[in-house]
Amino acid sequence: MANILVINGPNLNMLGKREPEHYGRQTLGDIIEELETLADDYEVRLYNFQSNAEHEIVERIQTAIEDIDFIIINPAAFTHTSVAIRDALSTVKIPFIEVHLSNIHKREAFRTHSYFSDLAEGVIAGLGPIGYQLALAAAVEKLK
Ligand SMILES: O=C(O)[C@@H]1C=C(O)[C@@H](O)[C@H](O)C1
Repeated sequence: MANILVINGPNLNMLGKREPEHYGRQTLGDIIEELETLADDYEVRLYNFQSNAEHEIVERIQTAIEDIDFIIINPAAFTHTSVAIRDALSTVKIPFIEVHLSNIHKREAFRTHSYFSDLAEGVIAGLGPIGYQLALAAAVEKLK
């Protein structure tokens, strides 16, 4: 059974309370609950991790080398800043899909650059929580 790790970055623990015009009103728990139902249907094992700390995300990616087949990551603000997380992904060489709830290309200029997109299998942005579900479907397809 494939192991898929979902990583969410800083401030995503505040979903539901945070700028609903950009991030909607679902909590991260709501989003993950929907993903877990889908994972059951796909017969894959889902692991979830959220942190506001860059080093914790780096370390979670490092340990993923032991048992994770695919990563779905919303690096949140670290999308635009983190060479460290980029380097961790390059080190473990686990395929990943980059997800953003909002369309980062329709927002402030600083959000239009990602340190991850050129390494990703694919990027989904602007579709809200469905973006995670689409990423899971794509991951399952790629792991066949
Ligand atoms: O759309 C999202 O999910 C991303 C989430 C964040 O927290 C922002 O810092 C990013 O710029 C966009």
